[in-house]
Amino acid sequence: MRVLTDLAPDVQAAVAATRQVVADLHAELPRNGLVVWTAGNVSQRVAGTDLFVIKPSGVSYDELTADVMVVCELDGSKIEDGTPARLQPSSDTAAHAYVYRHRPDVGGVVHTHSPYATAWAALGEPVPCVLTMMADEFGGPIPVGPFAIIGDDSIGRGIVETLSESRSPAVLMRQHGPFTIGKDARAAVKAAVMCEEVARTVHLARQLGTPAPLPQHHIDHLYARYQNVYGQPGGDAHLKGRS
Ligand SMILES: O=C(CO)[C@@H](O)[C@@H](O)COP(=O)(O)O
Repeated sequence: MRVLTDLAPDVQAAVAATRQVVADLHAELPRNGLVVWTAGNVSQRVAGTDLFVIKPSGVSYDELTADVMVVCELDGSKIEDGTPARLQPSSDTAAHAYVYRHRPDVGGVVHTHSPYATAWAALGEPVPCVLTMMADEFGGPIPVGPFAIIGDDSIGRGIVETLSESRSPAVLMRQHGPFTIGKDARAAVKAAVMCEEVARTVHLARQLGTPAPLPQHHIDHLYARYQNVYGQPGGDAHLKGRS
């Protein structure tokens, strides 16, 4: 088992920074109404290493500080990271690890049980692309992945295989809930927030009638604009610290 304090100083610094990012982003899950109790998790790859950071399983969000974030190998095993040996990583660690092993472009993974997205997952129905916000963020429908039992590679495999055929950063795992990916954990949290928002709005629309899917050429145009033009240069949503 690797020992964090034996790693190079720059790696230890990268781990420390990633722990802080992951700890801070967990607060966004209850703040955005995406979880109840402890039912959700965030992870981020430690850039330039074969490690990632994820929350400890079943710990209350108000106790998720940087020093209790668990550091894992890409096989999902915990390294000697300074946390108590008995502190277990998230029960979805295997799923996050599988994504990182098979999607080198992915730097962050999020899982929630947000109510509207999970309701669509319960039905096993993709969220149709009927809104410009869906074209912007998801580039089409939000797909449904297979039902998979927690704890081994099956959820991760379902995520990777489903998203291999979609531009969406979100997948609704059948009868379980949404998983999202991103270039980093913040992008994956954003995708989780937007996934819940459009799941709710499309549900509301379907109470009023049958919304029509957007034409593909509009979806493609909207997606390209949002992904490449929208917002500030560099894509950061925060103005503080900008020159
Ligand atoms: O979906 C499940 C359990 O079914 C888990 O993702 C959820 O309870 C969160 O578990 P963790 O606290 O991350 O171990």
